[in-house]
Amino acid sequence: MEALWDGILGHLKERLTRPTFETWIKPASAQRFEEDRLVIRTPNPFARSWLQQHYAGAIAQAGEQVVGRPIHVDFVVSDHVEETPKRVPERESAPPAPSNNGASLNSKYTFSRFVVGANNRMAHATALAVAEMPGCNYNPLFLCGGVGLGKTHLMQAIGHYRLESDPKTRIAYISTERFTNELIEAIRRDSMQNFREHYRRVDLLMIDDIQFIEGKEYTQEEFFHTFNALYEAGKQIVIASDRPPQLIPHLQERLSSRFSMGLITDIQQPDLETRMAILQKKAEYENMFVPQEVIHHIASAYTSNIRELEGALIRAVAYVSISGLPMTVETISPILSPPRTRGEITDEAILDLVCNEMKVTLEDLRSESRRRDISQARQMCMYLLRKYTDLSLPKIGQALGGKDHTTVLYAIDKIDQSRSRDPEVQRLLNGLCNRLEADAR
Ligand SMILES: Nc1ncnc2c1ncn2[C@@H]1O[C@H](COP(=O)(O)OP(=O)(O)OP(=O)(O)O)[C@@H](O)[C@H]1O
Repeated sequence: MEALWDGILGHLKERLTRPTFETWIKPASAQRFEEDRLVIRTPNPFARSWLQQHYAGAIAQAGEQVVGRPIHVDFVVSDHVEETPKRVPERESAPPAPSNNGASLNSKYTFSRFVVGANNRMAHATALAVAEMPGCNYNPLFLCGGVGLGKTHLMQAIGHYRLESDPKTRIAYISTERFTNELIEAIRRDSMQNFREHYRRVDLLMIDDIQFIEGKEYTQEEFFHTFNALYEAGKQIVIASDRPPQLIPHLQERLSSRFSMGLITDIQQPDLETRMAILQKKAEYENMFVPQEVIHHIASAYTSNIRELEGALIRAVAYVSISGLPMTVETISPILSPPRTRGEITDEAILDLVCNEMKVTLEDLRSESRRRDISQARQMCMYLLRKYTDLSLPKIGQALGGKDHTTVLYAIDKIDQSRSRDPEVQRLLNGLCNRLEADAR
């Protein structure tokens, strides 16, 4: 193992700058190497988080060059008992490192580490209900929400809960991309039977990022049969997506309707209080001391993606630990990257999206037609134009075929009211907003 570590150091020395090497890599050491998994000892929780976030890939690559096959790396803090990621029984041969690859659950993604706020209360409650009574009320459970808002965390929390209640539970957690790749591999190796048995034998199937199934006809076909087999056997299915089923383009109707059969619940952007609570919890778990005003400062700067929010905290802690400066708002401000400037969401983008998703044409929108689907799409456009552009009410009216500004006001009000009454409208609206924001990134 020493030779392996020396080899890795040699490679890293060449690839990294000297300060990086001296600050982060040199104080670390190899603890053990088993089954292609290298456990690296780090001097403190900051160093562990930093290495994990920034250099795990480089270390794994260097390791691969030394041993000649892929390796996985994990980090532990010197005096701490190693956190062993739980393996999902189905996939013993897969890599054990926490990852979204279908192999194992990230040991941090538990209910106890999930902060409940107004943005995710419903999603949390239904996930918990599913974890307590799988296959009963909400099947499938379809979690949707924007990037980095906790879908994977919540989904995996269900898996942990089930494994704790019954360690024999057979669980598959897999990304859609991985499902597709395994399917292709099974076809190539003529082992479709194994592939099917593998997924149709589980008690709990959790599939992440289902939006990537868009347009993949064969994956959709296969997933349809897997879904049916599990559903009919009363097994629980949990699906995560960045948008609701009806907004996934080129999704077969029969899949879309199955995804909507149970419960669709969404996670929205967290408010300031929730963001602060998330940072607080993270700091506690990682044994970091962070003053309240710093927590407030970071939570105010990162509003839309919890992954970025957590990244900022880790960076701040790492920065003060290297520089020896005190942890204050002034010290850390320069190292917080300015929140990414959004690409503009244009009026054309809004009209295009609404036309595509709500199956109407631009002429329909600009017409005087009062057909229900057309007038709902038109109202939705008015609402989104108001939300995302600087257009005045009369200008919005003009963009939609010369409507009066009072019509625009009425439309905005109408959507506001129906979104609070009708979950379908709320979901449609969230899906459209997520899509616009994702495209503008
Ligand atoms: N409510 C929460 N409490 C604590 N941590 C959270 C919460 N929501 C999200 N996180 C953390 O934010 C990070 C991103 O969450 P996660 O990966 O689950 O997002 P996602 O919605 O699946 O993102 P993507 O769309 O990129 O797949 C994770 O580290 C997760 O633990």
